[in-house]
Amino acid sequence: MAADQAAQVPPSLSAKVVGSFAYLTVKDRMPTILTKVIDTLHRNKDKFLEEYGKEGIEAEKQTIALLSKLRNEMQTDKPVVPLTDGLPDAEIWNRYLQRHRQVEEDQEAVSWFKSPWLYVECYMYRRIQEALWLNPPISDYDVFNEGKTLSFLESQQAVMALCTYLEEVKKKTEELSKKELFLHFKKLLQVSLWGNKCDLSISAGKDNSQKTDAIDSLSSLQPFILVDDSDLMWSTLTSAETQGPPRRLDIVLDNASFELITDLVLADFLVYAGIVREVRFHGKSFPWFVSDVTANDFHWTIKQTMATNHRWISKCGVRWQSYLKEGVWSYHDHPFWTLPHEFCEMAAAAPDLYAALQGSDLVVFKGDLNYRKLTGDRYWDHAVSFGTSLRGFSPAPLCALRTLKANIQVGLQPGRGERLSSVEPDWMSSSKYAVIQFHSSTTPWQQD
Ligand SMILES: O=P(O)(O)OC[C@H]1O[C@](O)(CO)[C@@H](O)[C@@H]1O
Ligand SMILES: [Mn+2]
Repeated sequence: MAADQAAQVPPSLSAKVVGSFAYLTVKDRMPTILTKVIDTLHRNKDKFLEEYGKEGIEAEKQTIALLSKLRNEMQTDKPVVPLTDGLPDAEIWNRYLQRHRQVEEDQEAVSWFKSPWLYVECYMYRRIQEALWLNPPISDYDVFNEGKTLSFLESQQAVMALCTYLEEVKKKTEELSKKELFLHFKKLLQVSLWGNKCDLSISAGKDNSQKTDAIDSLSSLQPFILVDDSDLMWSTLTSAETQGPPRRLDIVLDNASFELITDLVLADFLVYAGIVREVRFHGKSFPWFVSDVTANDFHWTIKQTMATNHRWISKCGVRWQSYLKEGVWSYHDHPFWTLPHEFCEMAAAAPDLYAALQGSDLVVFKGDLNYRKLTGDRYWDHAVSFGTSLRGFSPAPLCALRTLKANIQVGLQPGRGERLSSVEPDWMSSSKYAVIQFHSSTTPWQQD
């Protein structure tokens, strides 16, 4: 067995390490996000009054009270408590907490700063959902909608440039050689990769829209891609072996607004070039990590592009809508994506989802949170292979497209991580660096 296969499973990142990025997130950024949610509810008070009368005002007041209590629990490092809203997933969350309590002898350790960072950060967003759910009629209000909408509208220049590029490529797709197709694939893949910088949770809600032309900036960003397995992705998508039933690509989405557009453009290119026949998009079933895609965001974004008066954007939007109608594209939001589980637990916790992903020819995971769940958000040595860190999670060939926003990175050449730390201590959390990291347990060239 290779050395790293024998690697013990390291501990989870947590805020108990004072000064760590997890610590700064739980201490500063998460309370800031909560405060912004409370402010958003305050600012929309009149809307609630108009729409629901005094019931709406009462609901807004009660929700704010619950969120203020949540913020206080977090800031005073109280124990994590069970959910009380009786939603279908509440039982799963409470069983997860029970298991966490059993593992930790000392009940003090089941607190915000001492529990695994991945768990408490996911738990915070589920508690925001609980606060709303317990207060109809504002239960399905998306407290992050304003930020996602603004970010989309601020990125319109970049959307124009990207849709124009896509149309130009489409005009000449027929006569492009396989090599030229691969080069366009690499470009659009990197645009989708860097689109992940535009996430509102790292910026704690501050505007983080795409201001520059994404294609033009690719060459200057190239040196910051630490792992580039785009050739392995391309081989997986184009190799004769997968000539079976029509190729299916699954994209586990991350953020809405510009990042979502980059994912739709990449998917459109692959369908148009005849490389894949079906794309399944996976989003979140409720508002999550500030800017993650919900069904409402997904369909609003496509409707918005259709309605734009820019000819290439609206042409893309019309085509994307037709892909959805024809079933070439479909949107899914399994509850598992908004649970705290590491992905190595998916087969046990959500066997239906794991089985569904096994039908894919390639599953692309976008963003930092998905990477943290793929690798379990643990203190892996940087030279441990990506495959080892997946701990058996391998429903299909998969690829992570992630800009680094948390202190976890595997699959680097020995010494690379240490060298980066010596010159740039925040290289893992600045989102300046990125990876295109592939793993397949079946592909002979990719044995870990
Ligand atoms: O949208 P992304 O890329 O998943 O980023 C979300 C990440 O941002 C952070 O909030 C910043 O550390 C992480 O907690 C989280 O993993
Ligand atoms: Mn996100």
